[in-house]
Amino acid sequence: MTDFSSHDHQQPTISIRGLKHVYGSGETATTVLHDIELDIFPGEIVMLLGASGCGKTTLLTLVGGLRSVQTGSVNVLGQEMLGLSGGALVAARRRLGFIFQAHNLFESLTAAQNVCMGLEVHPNMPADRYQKAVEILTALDLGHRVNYKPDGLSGGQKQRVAIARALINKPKLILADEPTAALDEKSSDKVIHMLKRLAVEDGATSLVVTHDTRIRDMADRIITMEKGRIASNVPVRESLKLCEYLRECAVFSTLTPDAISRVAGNMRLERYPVGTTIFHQGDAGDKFYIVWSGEVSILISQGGGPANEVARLGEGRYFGERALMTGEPRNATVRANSPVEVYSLGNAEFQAALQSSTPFIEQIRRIYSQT
Ligand SMILES: Nc1ncnc2c1ncn2[C@@H]1O[C@H](COP(=O)(O)OP(=O)(O)OP(=O)(O)O)[C@@H](O)[C@H]1O
Repeated sequence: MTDFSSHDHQQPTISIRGLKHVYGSGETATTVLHDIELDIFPGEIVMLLGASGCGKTTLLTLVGGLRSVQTGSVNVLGQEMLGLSGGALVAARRRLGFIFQAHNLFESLTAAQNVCMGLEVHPNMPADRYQKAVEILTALDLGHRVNYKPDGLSGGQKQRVAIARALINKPKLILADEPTAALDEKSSDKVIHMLKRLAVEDGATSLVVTHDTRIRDMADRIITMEKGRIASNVPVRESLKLCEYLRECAVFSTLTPDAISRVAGNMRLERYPVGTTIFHQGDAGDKFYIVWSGEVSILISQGGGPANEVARLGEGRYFGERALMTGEPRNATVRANSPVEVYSLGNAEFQAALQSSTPFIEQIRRIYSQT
């Protein structure tokens, strides 16, 4: 799994080890989360992606104490969630801000009173809490609706009231499930801006399930889940650099920016100590690689003779595509010339990425087959 962030000295906001979750029992038991390992740090805005049913909501609800942890450790803001139940789970939840799609607003209360409910749970309730509620509602363009009850509000307005309620306490951890789905562009921007401000000013962490590309643009990290597992976990800055490298690869040069970023999301970081072999000449091709740091040597042996170094590849250079393009065995050995970090892409994902630029790829495939 990819994670080489610079937070080594920090206590994570969320730290998950060996998390597994099963729905049902006996013959109907289905494991929906497998061996999740994850650290998320203060001030990070993390985007959680994945196909429907891959386990995103289950993960979010376990972190949020909305369901009990069965196996593994889930530490949230220093509190172990495994073994908590009843009142202890409720207390753990109170420290968090939830933005889920079912708004759960109180129908008999006004927008401002609903937002105040977010503050009510705190012992040191500020005397000016109503004023605070009005302020945050105004910041979300609902200043003219503070005295409306939910049935007088549109879906997007209710969503913003729920967001105001979740954020008014300035929680250190915000869990959000498609927070901008019901919102127009302007409201979405305000919500995104609010999450960013909480991150920068208060070190608040946001874990957000969303497909909104505007959230992606300001996320610090993108985690992709697949069938109950974390398939990739890429810091965005690294992801952008990886996209730049990918664009430089002939085989990917005609992909759209979206397709390139999907490829980047499917790549995994691998580390090799100096002197280790990444693959041998004659091996079947299973992965494509980009050098992230360090340097590799390309060695070719002619007719079973000693291997000669034919090239050295440093940061941003790629290798391993030929065997995937032609289906032939590796035509060279690749060895780490220094401690090396490479990003690798599995053959299935490599072939899937090529599908989107077929005519050009056929041309390249022919060239590779002829050389
Ligand atoms: N309460 C439940 N009982 C049994 N199975 C459940 C329950 N909740 C979810 N599941 C199943 O667990 C799997 C993961 O569901 P989950 O809601 O976590 O996925 P998701 O990635 O959030 O999906 P979506 O994007 O559609 O919301 C799915 O196969 C789902 O059908």
